[in-house]
Amino acid sequence: MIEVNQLTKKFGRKKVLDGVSFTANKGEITCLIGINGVGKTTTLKAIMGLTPINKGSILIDGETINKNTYEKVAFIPDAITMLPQMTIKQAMQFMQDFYKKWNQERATELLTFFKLDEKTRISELSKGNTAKINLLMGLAIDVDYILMDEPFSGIDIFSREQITEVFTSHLIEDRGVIITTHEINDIEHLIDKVILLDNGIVLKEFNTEQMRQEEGKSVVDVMREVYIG
Ligand SMILES: Nc1ncnc2c1ncn2[C@@H]1O[C@H](COP(=O)(O)OP(=O)(O)OP(=O)(O)O)[C@@H](O)[C@H]1O
Repeated sequence: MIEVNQLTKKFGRKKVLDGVSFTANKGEITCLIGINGVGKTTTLKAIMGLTPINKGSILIDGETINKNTYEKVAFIPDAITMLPQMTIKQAMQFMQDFYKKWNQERATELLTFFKLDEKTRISELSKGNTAKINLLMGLAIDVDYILMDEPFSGIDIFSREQITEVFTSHLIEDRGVIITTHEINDIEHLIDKVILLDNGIVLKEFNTEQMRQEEGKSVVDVMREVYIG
């Protein structure tokens, strides 16, 4: 389980996160929802230890983040980090050299699933295909937790459908996934848990199935209630 406790983060004088707490379980997809600039990316970066925090704690399977816990988590940013002149094959080779837990079999499976050619250069990829390669780079690392920043942002419906399919496949298996988004519609049915963020705090945390069964509300219903009132 990933536990975020009372996370506070300031950039200069600006407090972006003001005591954010939530948990994300293995085997579940947890979605951090909030409008642009609410602090979703900052929260993921804090979990990865990529940005220092001012207060609070982050535990991964009960352990404060350290060298060992980094081996358990992969971060898929919203933009590709591979060099544009690299081919997909070279990018995969780079990942293999860099990560002990790189799983080439899984990478090849994803490449076939997405119908992409390993000879293509990163610079030649469309926005949708860039998102798919980004996803591949993260999912092909054998880790227990995957953090994805806006995996569906700005891509066409068919690419979205393919990515959605990956979410429900054995490629995710029993891993714990945290995704951020500000547009929920297409992925609502995939999500187990929702964290609604605003003004640096968690407005509401709920289990989607429980909410549907007990209160008959969809994620969008709850968002409307919480954000609009
Ligand atoms: N390195 C930084 N220095 C200064 N301010 C920053 C830095 N990174 C983020 N911020 C500010 O912190 C706030 C939260 O940013 P963050 O990227 O976490 O938001 P977000 O919810 O992920 O937004 P988006 O949906 O646009 O990606 C924003 O106001 C942003 O301008």
